[in-house]
Amino acid sequence: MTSLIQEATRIIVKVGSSLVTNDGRGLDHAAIARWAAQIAALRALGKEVVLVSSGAIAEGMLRLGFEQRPTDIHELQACAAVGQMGLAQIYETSFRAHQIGTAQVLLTHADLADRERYLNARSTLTTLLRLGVVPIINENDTVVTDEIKFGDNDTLGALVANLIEADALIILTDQRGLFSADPRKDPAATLITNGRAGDPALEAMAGGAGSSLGRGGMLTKILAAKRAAKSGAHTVIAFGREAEVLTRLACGEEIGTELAAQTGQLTARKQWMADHLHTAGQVVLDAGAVQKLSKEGKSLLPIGVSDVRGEFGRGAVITCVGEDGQPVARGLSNYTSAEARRIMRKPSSEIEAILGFVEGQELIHRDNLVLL
Ligand SMILES: Nc1ncnc2c1ncn2[C@@H]1O[C@H](COP(=O)(O)OP(=O)(O)O)[C@@H](O)[C@H]1O
Ligand SMILES: N[C@@H](CCC(=O)OP(=O)(O)O)C(=O)O
Repeated sequence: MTSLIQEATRIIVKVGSSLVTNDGRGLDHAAIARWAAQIAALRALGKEVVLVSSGAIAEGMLRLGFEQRPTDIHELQACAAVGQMGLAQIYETSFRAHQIGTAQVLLTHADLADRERYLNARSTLTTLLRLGVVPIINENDTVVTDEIKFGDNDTLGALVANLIEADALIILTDQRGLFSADPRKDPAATLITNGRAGDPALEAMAGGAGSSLGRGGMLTKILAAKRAAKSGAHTVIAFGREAEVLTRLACGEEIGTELAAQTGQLTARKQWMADHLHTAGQVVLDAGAVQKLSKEGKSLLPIGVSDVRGEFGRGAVITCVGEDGQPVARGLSNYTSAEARRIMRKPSSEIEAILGFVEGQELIHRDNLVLL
């Protein structure tokens, strides 16, 4: 057996707040220097690495003298802004010791939900990698409010894996991996060494954050593995303080919990649709249309649509739901919501007579459709 990381050439490494800030005592210079040295070694093996680092809020709290995590969102945002300076500085210094440049990239959900900004983020990141720079990513906490937050950097790491079609996501945390139950609460819990990304049994084992510093806990890591697998990326969850963890994984050693992606890589366009946490609107499909999409691999025709919800433009990503409200697929709409309302339940041969033009026989073409 070899680790899933050995073959990977493009890797996202995510480090959690408690690791980066030495459990809230301040930036752990020695640990960060060790990860930088390991990432330099990975690059020498020909691998491209993107780092997603948490810790801005935890570091900002310390610098501003907050003993408890503030509940006021603007105080949290202030902490993030202050702490991010420390993160940028320490990563820049640590990588410079290996003659490697770093770049600060702060992203919000809105950046990845918008086609143009998504493509810009993707091009910037791939350009940085081509130029030999290690991008250091965090959520742009100062500009987000709750509804548009990724919420945790595990999700952000997975979305970045989707964005640049990474082969692997390594989540470094303060436990040796996923245990059969939260080891802080159940001392008899055992380490799960491998599994299938997306296996619902894993979600049942994973609990919330064990400390007040981390946001997501183990559940967001398991869900991140599921999301990363949608673009074919494998996930490893491992202890960030384990000696030489990244280089040993790259040499094939199995460490922590390996969650293998079962699916191959989707096309970039399909990934973009699968990555959408929020979509512009919804169309409700009758049972026949659900069958055509999910079982027969067909396009969505207007005749199979029984309702159109929300307002959207041509080319928007919309969600297809069954009459029971269950999401079935996502895709790019050929018609605006107003046009879709006029042609729903109608055969495609009538589109021209109703609208005066035809953008396509389908409301969503199969090529622009991804099943959920
Ligand atoms: N089944 C589980 N296995 C391992 N850890 C778990 C599990 N369920 C909950 N946890 C908790 O998740 C914590 C890690 O998540 P979190 O605190 O968000 O870390 P990070 O800052 O690295 O993202 C662990 O310290 C642990 O207490
Ligand atoms: N953007 C936040 C990240 C919060 C977060 O996701 O933390 P963690 O669960 O430790 O990865 C910060 O830098 O503090």
